[in-house]
Amino acid sequence: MTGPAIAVERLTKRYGDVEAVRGIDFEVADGEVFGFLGPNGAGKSTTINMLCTLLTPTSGRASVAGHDVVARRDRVRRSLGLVFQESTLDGYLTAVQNLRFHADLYGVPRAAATERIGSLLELAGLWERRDDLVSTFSGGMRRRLEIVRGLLHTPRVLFLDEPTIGLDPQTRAAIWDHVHELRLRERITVFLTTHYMQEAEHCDRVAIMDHGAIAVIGAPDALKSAVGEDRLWIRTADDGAAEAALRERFGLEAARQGDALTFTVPEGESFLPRLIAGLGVPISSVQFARPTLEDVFLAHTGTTIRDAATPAGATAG
Ligand SMILES: Nc1ncnc2c1ncn2[C@@H]1O[C@H](COP(=O)(O)OP(=O)(O)OP(=O)(O)O)[C@@H](O)[C@H]1O
Repeated sequence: MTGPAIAVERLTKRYGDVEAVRGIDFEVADGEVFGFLGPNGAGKSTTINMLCTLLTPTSGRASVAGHDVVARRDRVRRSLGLVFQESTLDGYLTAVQNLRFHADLYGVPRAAATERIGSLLELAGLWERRDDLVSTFSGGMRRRLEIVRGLLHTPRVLFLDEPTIGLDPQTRAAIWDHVHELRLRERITVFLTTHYMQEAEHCDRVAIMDHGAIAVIGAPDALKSAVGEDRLWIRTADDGAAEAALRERFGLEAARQGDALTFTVPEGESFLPRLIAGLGVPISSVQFARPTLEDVFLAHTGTTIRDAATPAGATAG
């Protein structure tokens, strides 16, 4: 495919007086893993629903795999795979039966479906369990099966809505291994929403949406660097001398925090060897912290994603 996997231009959605999506623009490159983050009510679901042709935009344009989401709705639907938060697998059917049902729904020819079901089940590590009822599967197995099902009709773009919500950290890691493997094997573009910042770290780029607009978009590392410098804490044999040396030799103003000196630098990793070689005061320990995506989220939305994920009366899943 040439051109972006997803292209969005001045896309707007209004519900009566509420402008849920306010003329947003962004592109997702072919083969990219793209994360969509934002507080509750930011407009994420509305945007995704427009991209998946489940909602009609009020104005603006969007295309998926080169097809306009309004004018070429059928082409768009065939180009995308959807995995929603709520499981839509049938527990009374086996893994293969669930997949077969989906393949029929999408008109995948029988022979091709059989082959694809086999290779995808293998890829998901579920081949041995193919003839077991889905009701006997763990949460992680079900989620892997759902992702596999979303890929059966060979879509170009896979939409994952909170792909690992409610799963334990180990299972989350397994799902991510699976997504990375898929991306290599299927060369698919992945568009996902998440409330887990660790999960956003797996993305090539993330967009943070707030109040119906894209607050910021970029690679996780670039976003983190833009938010602030790396912070170091050092413990030394002589804090007074170290403070003076930091000022004179490196032009840094350090502050005392507990029994440590702390200061910030643009690139902690490359600064550290220079510091150790040039401070002239023995250093007994060093700690180092880089801004996190959590800091990025806070800087752009004024809220932490934990707060955003759990409004009053809701549970975090
Ligand atoms: N069918 C609707 N009718 C009226 N307003 C709606 C409708 N759907 C969403 N909204 C409003 O549009 C805004 C964006 O909602 P949306 O569900 O897209 O946000 P979100 O970022 O997906 O939030 P969440 O993380 O809670 O799913 C909110 O103010 C919401 O109340």
